[in-house]
Amino acid sequence: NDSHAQPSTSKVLVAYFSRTGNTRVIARQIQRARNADLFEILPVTPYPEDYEQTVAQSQRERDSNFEPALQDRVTNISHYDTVFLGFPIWSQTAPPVIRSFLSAHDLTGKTLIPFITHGGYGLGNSLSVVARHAPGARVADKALSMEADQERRTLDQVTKWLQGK
Ligand SMILES: Cc1cc2nc3c(=O)[nH]c(=O)nc-3n(C[C@H](O)[C@H](O)[C@H](O)COP(=O)(O)O)c2cc1C
Repeated sequence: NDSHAQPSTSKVLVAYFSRTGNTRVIARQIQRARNADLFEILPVTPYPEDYEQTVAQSQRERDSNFEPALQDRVTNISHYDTVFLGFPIWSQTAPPVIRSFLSAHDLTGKTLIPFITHGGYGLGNSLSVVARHAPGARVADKALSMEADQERRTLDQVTKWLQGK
């Protein structure tokens, strides 16, 4: 179960949020390469199954600065010196749960290394949102930024195929 970092001697934590798995693949690769602990960031209330509803909700929550409640927190956050933080770009910024995660954990003195996937439109203001919500952390200047599959494009292609086009 990814949602609990198991007690271990690793000083490196990989915390991530992922809806369709693109960011999860990267999280697991970092975990293996750094022998790190893995923590999946999950909201108490899951986002809708429907893509368009999720987009609309993410925009509302961005505009109102809403921080959704988290299912779990990292219990021993003080133990880690380095936190890799992974997320997809949602509505040109970091998903609302990423702000919740940063607000819920004191990362003072830690190195914070973002890894971010997007559907082709880049990082938006996500890095400044991360920096603002982790005031005591040293945010690494070289975040990983990767273009990855977009759910919308996949859905559109499948719909066209089903319609025989
Ligand atoms: C609600 C929502 C909003 C999105 N907004 C953007 C966006 O503003 N810009 C962008 O490039 N991609 C956007 N995407 C695409 C994702 O960032 C991209 O597919 C990402 O790799 C998904 O990662 P995941 O599989 O870890 O969830 C959005 C996806 C979702 C579900």
